[in-house]
Amino acid sequence: MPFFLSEEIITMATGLKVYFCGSIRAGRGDVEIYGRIVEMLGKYGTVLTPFVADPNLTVHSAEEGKAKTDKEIYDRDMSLLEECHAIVAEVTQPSLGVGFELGRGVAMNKKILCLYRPQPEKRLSAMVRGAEKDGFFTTKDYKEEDLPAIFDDFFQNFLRRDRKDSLDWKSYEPM
Ligand SMILES: O=c1[nH]c(=O)n([C@H]2C[C@H](O)[C@@H](COP(=O)(O)O)O2)cc1CO
Repeated sequence: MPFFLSEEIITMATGLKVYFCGSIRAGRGDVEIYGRIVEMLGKYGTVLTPFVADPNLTVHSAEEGKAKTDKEIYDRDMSLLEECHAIVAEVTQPSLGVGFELGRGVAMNKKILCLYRPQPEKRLSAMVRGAEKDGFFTTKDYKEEDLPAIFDDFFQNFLRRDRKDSLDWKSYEPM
């Protein structure tokens, strides 16, 4: 992917809202990679859920930011899910919450990218891999060094599909 393409996306797609999903109560072993993913996603738009990558948020945290109860967490996240234009989920650490968010995202017709680091002891659910749907739901097996190209590809297609009439990203406005 040419370098200028990434730069173009960075400067033009600032209205894009991305919902990032990652395991919280199901285990925080991947929190550092969540942090690097959220940082990378910041190039393409606003990440609505940066708290998912907060290393201070643990499996046992009693509170999560301003949300003090499970009901508050759920209501806030469902509203952010409605608000987002795209969902990016790191699915290597299996999580009920992430699976739930993905299901709700599919029902809302959101465009979804799942990221999975293949490992025999954490085999990806068929309900994620099997949900593949052209232009709406895709799962990528990845190594960390692959992420910039995966994101460029995902967000480039995203923009093109929303603006079938124009490839001029300067005029891009998320719907
Ligand atoms: O405190 C929380 N805050 C929060 O936003 N979530 C959402 C965002 C994550 O993508 C997902 C993680 O679910 P789980 O905790 O079941 O692993 O659920 C989940 C929790 C805890 O379940």
